Amino acid sequence: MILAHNLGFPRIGSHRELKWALESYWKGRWNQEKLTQTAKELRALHWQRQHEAGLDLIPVGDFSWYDHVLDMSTLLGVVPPRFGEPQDEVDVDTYFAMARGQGSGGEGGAACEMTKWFNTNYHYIVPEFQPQQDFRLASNALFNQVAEAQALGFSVKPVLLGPLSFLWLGKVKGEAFDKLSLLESLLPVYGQLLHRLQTQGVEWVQIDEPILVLDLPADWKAAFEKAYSGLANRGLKCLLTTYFGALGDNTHLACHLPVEGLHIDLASGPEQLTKVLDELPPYKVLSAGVVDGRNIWRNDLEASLGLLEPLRERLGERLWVAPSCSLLHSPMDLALEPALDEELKSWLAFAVQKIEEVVTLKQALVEGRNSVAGALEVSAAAQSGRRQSDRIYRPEVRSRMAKVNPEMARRRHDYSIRAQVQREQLKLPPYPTTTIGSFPQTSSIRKIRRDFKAGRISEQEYRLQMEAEIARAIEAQENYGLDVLVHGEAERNDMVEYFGEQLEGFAFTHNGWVQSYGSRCVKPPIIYGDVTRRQPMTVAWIRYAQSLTSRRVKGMLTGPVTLLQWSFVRDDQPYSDTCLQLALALRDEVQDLEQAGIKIIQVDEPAFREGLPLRRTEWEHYLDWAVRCFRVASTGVGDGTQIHTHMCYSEFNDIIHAIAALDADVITIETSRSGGELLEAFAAFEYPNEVGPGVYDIHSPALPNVNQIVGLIKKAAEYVPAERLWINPDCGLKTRDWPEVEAALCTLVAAAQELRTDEVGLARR
Ligand SMILES: CN1c2c(nc(N)[nH]c2=O)NC[C@@H]1CNc1ccc(C(=O)N[C@@H](CCC(=O)N[C@@H](CCC(=O)N[C@@H](CCC(=O)O)C(=O)O)C(=O)O)C(=O)O)cc1
Ligand SMILES: N[C@@H](CCS)C(=O)O
Ligand SMILES: [Zn+2]
Repeated sequence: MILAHNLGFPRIGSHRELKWALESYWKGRWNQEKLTQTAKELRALHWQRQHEAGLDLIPVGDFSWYDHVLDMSTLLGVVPPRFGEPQDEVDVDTYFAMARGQGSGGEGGAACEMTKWFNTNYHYIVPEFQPQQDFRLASNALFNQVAEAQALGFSVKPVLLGPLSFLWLGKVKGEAFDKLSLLESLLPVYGQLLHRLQTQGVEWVQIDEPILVLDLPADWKAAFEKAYSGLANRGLKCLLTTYFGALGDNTHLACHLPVEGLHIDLASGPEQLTKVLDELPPYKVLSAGVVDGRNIWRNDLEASLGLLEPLRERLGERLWVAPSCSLLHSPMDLALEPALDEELKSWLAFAVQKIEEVVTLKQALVEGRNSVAGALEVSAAAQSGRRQSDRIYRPEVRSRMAKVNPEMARRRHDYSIRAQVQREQLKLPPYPTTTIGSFPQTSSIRKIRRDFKAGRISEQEYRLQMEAEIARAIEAQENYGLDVLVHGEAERNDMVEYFGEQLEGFAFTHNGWVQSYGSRCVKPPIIYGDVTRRQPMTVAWIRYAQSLTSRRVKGMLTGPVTLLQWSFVRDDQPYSDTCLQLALALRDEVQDLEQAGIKIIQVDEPAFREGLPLRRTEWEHYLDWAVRCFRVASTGVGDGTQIHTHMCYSEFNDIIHAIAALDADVITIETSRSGGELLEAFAAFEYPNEVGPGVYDIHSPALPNVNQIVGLIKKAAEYVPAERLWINPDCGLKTRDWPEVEAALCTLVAAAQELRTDEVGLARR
């Protein structure tokens, strides 16, 4: 039978119930029982919704307290020794300690590293492997959830991260060794895991191996054959799932592994279909991921059927229909957006609607197109409505794009000349200190915003209250002794959504939450049409902040690549065109800030690395347009205006040349977790401009001390000349509270003062 199934459902809840439950538990307001009960209810609700929509197989194991890689680590007993003696079953507090650090932090319970899940804005806790890593089944969570779903009468398909992707995503700690050598001892535990699921009556298990869409070294490719031969014939069937790209040179490998089914992502890698069909053995199921799980556009059912019907002829019942990847990356339900206009809504599908699309497609395949004639008609009308809508194209934007010339992507003079002018004008001390932009987003700030949006306070009252927050941030920074101040971003709900709300061509949702990490969510805005700026977006706030102090206040913008990457982006033109439109809007903002007397402007690009294609052959094209867009946004200013950029959450070593090509005068960058590694890359490349290596990890409650910071900067000075070094935290401070911020920033300033007494420091500027 042709089946409709799903790879994973959003776990956070349509009203972020899981977020509120987790945060209540962490604050000690809820006990574990209440937390567990909420999770259980959410799971049941999500299974029920998918079942009622008509899915044949419901994913189980896609629920997680924090992220699914951390779940896998605890399931397999991969708990770093600093979290205490091994437990038979890893308890929930140890699990949270790995994610968030233990108590007051410090080396003892430092949180595990967190990083991006492939090229998404979802993060996972990095597994840490010790030299003689012991693997064992150390959690019953998955088995319990399978039993829970079965007891409710659902046909379940447990979801696991596969052994090779798990190892690939982990990091070796302590003495260096090849983590692939761990496969030998890991496989038997996967064997036990499959056995347990089989004894629970599971027929199909979904094993995610997304690394099959990456450029893999030969030994990793070879390891796939070994691993899956070792896991074959366990009395249940395995669906090997790949997503976020095409299998490319791994097609033969993936098609011939001894598993019963293969899932491919036909939204991000449609070109792979022909080759997969050629290679797929005649006994295997092909799960066609035709409904895009990463974007919010309504599926073109006609086009999908055009692709699926020939597959049905060829594969018969071996064809399954699914979203391209887990729906974790989609907002939950379009029905929760009454404020979105009907025309726009008719173009969209969130997770609940995507499930319906999958089921409709399956029904059309099984019972014929006539059985879903109504749905096909609505889908076709939406497609043509969108194509013909007069909300999409703006002639003035098009003509401006056509006029972009190379001068618009170049500063007037090289950094060496600009640096002299800036030195004379800005008169900053050696090792200038600054922060990345945001100060604590307290619950009172969020309440003020909520009151304003609900019409309970006027715009004037809102502005006054936000100005009071800005004044508080400025006063605090002066007291700490920082050199370059920020306004603190109190008025921003989010660094992307805030700009989306003010730009034409964007729409935003009220409930379109998507998990970013742990309990933290974002509401990516939707770019549906040509982007243009109505009016200045940040100038009044920054000007106000500057009016309060004689020190320099840094203007703060989110860069074009990050606005693009953290939004849902229109799919009717290349991403590079949309990015250029964003860049032009930001160029106007940068120039307006300069006009308003702001001499330092930061254009944040934390998603610059995230946008990098997963395959190396596509890097150059991406980096070309991404760098150009950043430069279009940031270079329309005089030599004396200092442009900063900021990046975090990423590995930058392999794109250092592109980072240099951005030609920002200063880059502040996350380095505190990777130590000197990144700076080595800056040194090897002879990075020409100024660098602010993040001196402490803002995600951890652990406070830095002066010696640590001084040590870090002295080490940095071995790689980057001291006269080009800045001192700053790793990232923005919005998730921290004020006492932590005060303690950390006073320490940071004390470290700068100590460094300035050094000979090297004194020789500077
Ligand atoms: C730098 N990061 C960001 C990423 N992506 C973005 N789009 N933005 C980013 O900043 N990706 C990488 C990282 C991820 N890091 C974070 C860090 C923190 C958050 C976060 O705190 N998210 C908030 C939601 C933020 C927001 O939009 N707030 C709104 C709405 C506030 C709200 O929830 N109101 C509630 C009441 C709450 C209350 O306290 O009273 C309500 O209305 O019901 C706002 O401030 O107006 C989160 O809570 O998860 C995300 C990513
Ligand atoms: N300016 C932003 C950057 C986060 S990556 C902030 O400080 O929160
Ligand atoms: Zn950051």
